Amino acid sequence: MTPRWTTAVLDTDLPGGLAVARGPDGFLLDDNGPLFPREWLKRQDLTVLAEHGIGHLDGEPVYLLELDLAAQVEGCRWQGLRAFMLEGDHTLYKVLGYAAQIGSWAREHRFCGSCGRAMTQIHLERAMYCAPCDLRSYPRISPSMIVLITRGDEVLLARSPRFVPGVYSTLAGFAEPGESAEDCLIREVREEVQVEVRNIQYLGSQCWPFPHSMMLGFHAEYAGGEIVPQADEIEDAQWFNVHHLPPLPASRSIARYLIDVYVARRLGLAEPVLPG
Ligand SMILES: NC(=O)C1=CN([C@@H]2O[C@H](COP(=O)(O)OP(=O)(O)OC[C@H]3O[C@@H](n4cnc5c(N)ncnc54)[C@H](O)[C@@H]3O)[C@@H](O)[C@H]2O)C=CC1
Ligand SMILES: [Mg+2]
Ligand SMILES: [Zn+2]
Repeated sequence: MTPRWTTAVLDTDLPGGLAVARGPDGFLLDDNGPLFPREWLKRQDLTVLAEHGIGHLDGEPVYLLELDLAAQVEGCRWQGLRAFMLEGDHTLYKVLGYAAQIGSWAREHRFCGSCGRAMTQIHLERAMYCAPCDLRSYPRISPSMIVLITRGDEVLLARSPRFVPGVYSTLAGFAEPGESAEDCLIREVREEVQVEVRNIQYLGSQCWPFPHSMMLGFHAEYAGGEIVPQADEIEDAQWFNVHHLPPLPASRSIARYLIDVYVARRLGLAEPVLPG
């Protein structure tokens, strides 16, 4: 089956296609959603920082207008990416997640990080270029490990002070230079709860465009230690029985998938599918 959405670097000099507009408050939206005829969108009073051709949705070329300010457009409102993740068409969320990552990269790479001069878009390549430095800057992706630690019928879940009240999730953290995925996982678990793990198993990955994480999801068995939550980062961490779980993360997140897989295996239920 051909996928509905494929990314591509499209020529912004060509006319036509659809476009999304992204500003400080998220994406512009009307009753038909966040995709507008591109020529119409470009006639609105918007301050465009950068324009990028980002791919094809159902065969139609899609462009991104990255804006400096959230303008008022009649009949339209602004909506953050998280709201698109939580509900609505998953393919549309994938388009917007990609657009958000390209948008923040375009915004943050207008100037060369080495010499400070203005950079230019390379034709038909997703890179910004500084000729004097011969430096290319590509979109930033941050590898992050996420792990469900289990002990028989119990799973270790924690909450960050940033979470919705009551919600507990799996442990996660960004890879540092010099680490393997496993090194990072073991370090993050030690830092966040002072627990040791063994039998680390990779389950799958997911793009998490908040703002540019690539989540690598694992299962690990508890190997020792008492839970000591990391000050400031972890508000609370506990062992929960699979029959008595607290409120869990959004169903489209890999955190939720890792929990659902383990619960399904433990209870002999059908395994869930990881949303891409
Ligand atoms: N999709 C999912 O189900 C979930 C995704 N996540 C994501 O995983 C990522 C990591 O989780 P956290 O516990 O927040 O990370 P963490 O445990 O490494 O702590 C966050 C801290 O890391 C530092 N940091 C921020 N960006 C960084 C980067 N690019 N590289 C290295 N260090 C950085 C900052 O000091 C920040 O306060 C986040 O993007 C988070 O949104 C977390 C839980 C569930
Ligand atoms: Mg963390
Ligand atoms: Zn330069």
